[in-house]
Amino acid sequence: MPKTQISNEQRFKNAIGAIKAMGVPTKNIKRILDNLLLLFDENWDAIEADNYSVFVDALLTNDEEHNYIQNSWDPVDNSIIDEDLEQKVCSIVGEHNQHTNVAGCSTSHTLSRKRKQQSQDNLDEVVSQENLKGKEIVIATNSILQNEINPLSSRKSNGQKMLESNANQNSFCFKRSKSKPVTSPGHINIAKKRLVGNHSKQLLINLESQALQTTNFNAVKKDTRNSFHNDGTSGFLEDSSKNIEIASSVSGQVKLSFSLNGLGSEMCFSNLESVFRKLEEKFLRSCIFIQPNFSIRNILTEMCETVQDLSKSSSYEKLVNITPRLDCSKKNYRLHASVTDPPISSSGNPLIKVTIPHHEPALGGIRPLHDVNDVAKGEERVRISILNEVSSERYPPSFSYIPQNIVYQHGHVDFSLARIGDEDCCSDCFGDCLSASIPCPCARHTGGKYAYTPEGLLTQEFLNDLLSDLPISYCNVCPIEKFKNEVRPEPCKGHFVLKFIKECWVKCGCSKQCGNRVVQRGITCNLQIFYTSENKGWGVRTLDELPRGTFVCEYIGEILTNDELYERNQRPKNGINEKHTYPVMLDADWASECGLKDEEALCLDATFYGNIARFINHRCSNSNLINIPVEMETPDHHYYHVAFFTSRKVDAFEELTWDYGIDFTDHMHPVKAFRCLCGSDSCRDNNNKKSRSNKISRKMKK
Ligand SMILES: C[S@@+](CC[C@H](N)C(=O)[O-])C[C@H]1O[C@@H](n2cnc3c(N)ncnc32)[C@H](O)[C@@H]1O
Repeated sequence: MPKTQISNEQRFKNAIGAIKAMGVPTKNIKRILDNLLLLFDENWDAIEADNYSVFVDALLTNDEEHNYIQNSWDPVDNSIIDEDLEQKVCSIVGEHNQHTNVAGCSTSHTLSRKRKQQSQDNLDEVVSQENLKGKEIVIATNSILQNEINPLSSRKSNGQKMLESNANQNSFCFKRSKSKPVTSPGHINIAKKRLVGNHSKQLLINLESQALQTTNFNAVKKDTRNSFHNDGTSGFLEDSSKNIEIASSVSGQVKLSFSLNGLGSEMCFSNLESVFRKLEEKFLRSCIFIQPNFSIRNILTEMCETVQDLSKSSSYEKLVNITPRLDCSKKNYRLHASVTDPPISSSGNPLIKVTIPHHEPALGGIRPLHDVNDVAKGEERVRISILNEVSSERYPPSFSYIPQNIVYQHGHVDFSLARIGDEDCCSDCFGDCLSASIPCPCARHTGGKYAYTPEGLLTQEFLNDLLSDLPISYCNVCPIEKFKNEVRPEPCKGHFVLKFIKECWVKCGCSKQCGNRVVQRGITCNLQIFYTSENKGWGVRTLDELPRGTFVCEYIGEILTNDELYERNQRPKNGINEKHTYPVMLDADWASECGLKDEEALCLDATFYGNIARFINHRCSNSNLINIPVEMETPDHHYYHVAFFTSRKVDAFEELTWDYGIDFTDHMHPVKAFRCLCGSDSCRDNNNKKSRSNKISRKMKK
C-alpha cells in the first residue's frame, strides 16, 4: 500500500513495532517519536526515511544542551546499549532495505565504536542532526577549526528546528545540494565530539558519493594530540581499506589522505598521485588564504568529483597496485606502486585495483616532504606556507624545521646562569623596561639606549647607525684563512665590527612582554616560501607590508665549530642536499677575543636543520634585510643570535633578501660561491659583470 494511504496512527504503530524490536522501551519510543513529530511538523515521510534513520540518530544523540532528543533510556551503560541497539537497527534496517542501508549501517557502527570510546574517555556528547526538509546538515560545535569549516550560524526555517550551540558564534553548518533527494547517495552523516576538559575534538564524516558509485569514503577528523605519531604522520584509522582521513592539529593544521577499494564499477582510475596533486592545487594552495566559502565538505565533494573526472578521462592502460608500507624505523614513508598488465572488464575497459591492506596507515605511505600550509609544522607563532607558481617542484628539498639553534656536536655554548653577572641583566626591573625612567643595564650594550621602540621596531637612530659604514677589525689568525691553508694561513681580510643588541632574558626581573624582548618572542610576520622566477630557487617573501625596522626572523641552524663545517663541506654531496645553504659565521669577536681556538669558532649551518631564514636569498646591494647580532643568554660574543630586521619599508609580496657578504672572487672560501642572480646594479659577482658587458657590446655591435 502506498504510504500516503496509511493513516498517521498506523504509521505511529508501525514505527513503535519496528523500533521496539530493537529493545527500546515503548514509553521511550513514544517520547522520541513525539519529539520527532514536533520537530518535523508531523512529516512522517521524513521520520520513516532511511528506515527511521532520524530515530536512530535521535537514539544515539544524547544532547541535553540542545534539548533535541531527551535522553530516554536508563544511562546504565550507554556504550553497551548503543552498540546493541545499533546492531539491531542495522539488521532490521538491512532486512528492510538492503541497498540503501549499507552506508547507514556502517555509519551506525562507526558511531557506536566512537561512542563507546567516547563514554570511556569521558567524552562530551555527539551533536548532530540531519535536517531532512531543507536537505541540510547542521552541526553545532565549539569548534576552533573555523578556518577549515565554513562558519555559518545555525538557521531556523520552515518550522525546522536547528541545533543551537551554546557557543553560537562558533557553530557552522554543512549544506547539502538541494537537488538531491534525502534518501539518495550523497548522504553525509557528521558527528562531532568534544573531549571534556582539554577541548580536543573529533569530527566524523561518513560520505557515500553518487559520483563514485560503489566507492565508499569514510572521513575522520581527529585531534592530532591523539592521532599523530611523533614523526607528524597520522596514525588513526577506522578501516584502512576505505578511508579518507583528515587529521587536524590544534593549531588548525590539516592533513588529508584517502584510500579506496571496492572500485567494482568499470571505472578507469587514475593514479593517486595525480588525484592528490590536483586536489592540492585546487585547495591547499587556496587554503593559505582561507576563502570565505572554504569547508571540509567542499573538499570531500571536490575530491569525489576529481577522482571521477580523472578516472573518466584517464587513458591508463595498466593495472596499478598501490600498497603503502609503513616502516616505522624510517622517517619518510613512501608509496610503493607496481604496474602490471590490467585485466579487462566485460566491457573491454581495463580495470583498476587499488589495494590498501588493513591496519596499515594509508597516510604514512604518501607523506609529503613538507606541509605546504606550514613548513614550520606549528613550531612558530605564525604559519609559513610554501608556494611554487613557477615550476613543477612542489616542495623545497628535505630538511628539518627547527625554531631554535641546536648544537650539532662539539660546539661549546655556555648557557649557564652563573656566567650572567649583575651587569649583564636587570634583576631589579619589573614589567616593561622600556617604560622605566632610566634605561636598565641591558641597554648598556647599545650606548644606554634601547634599540627597540615601544612598537617593537628598531629605533631609527639605531638603524641609521648600523647602516652607516661599520668599522672593520682584523684577526691575528683568522679562522677563515686557517680553513684555506692550515699551515700558512694568509692575513685576515677583516670582519665588520658588529653592533649588538642585548635583550633582557630569564635572569632579568622584567616580564616576557618587556619591550626589550623582540627576537626571543619569535616570528610574527606573515611570511611565505615561494619559488623565485630568477633562477635563485626558493626564496622568502612577506605577505604584508613591513615598516622599516621590523624583526622578521632569526637565522636558525645547527651550531657547528668551524672545524665541523670544514669537515662537512669536504664530504661528497649527494643529490638532495647538494646545494648548501649559506652558513653564517659567528665572527663578531674573532678579532678581539684572544686565543680563540679553531675548534671554538662557531657558525650556524641551516642545510639540514634550520628555519625559514635558510630560504632567504642574497642580494649584493639594496637588500631589504639587515642581519643584527643579538645577545640574550651568553654575555660574550662567542655565540649570539643572528636576527633579520627590515632595513627599509618592504611591500607586501616583495622578496626578502640580505647581503651574505660573499666575496665572489674568493675561490678558496669554505663555501663555494654561487653565480649571483641578485639583479642589483652593484652586483659584486664579476662573472655577471662580464656577461653583462658582453651583452652590451653585442648590442652595440648590432
Ligand atoms: C640560503 S640558500 C637560499 C635558498 C635557496 N634559494 C633555496 O632554494 O634553498 C642559498 C642558496 O640560494 C641560492 N641563491 C641565493 N641567493 C642567490 C642569488 N642572488 N643568485 C643566485 N642564487 C642565489 C644559491 O644557490 C645559494 O647557495
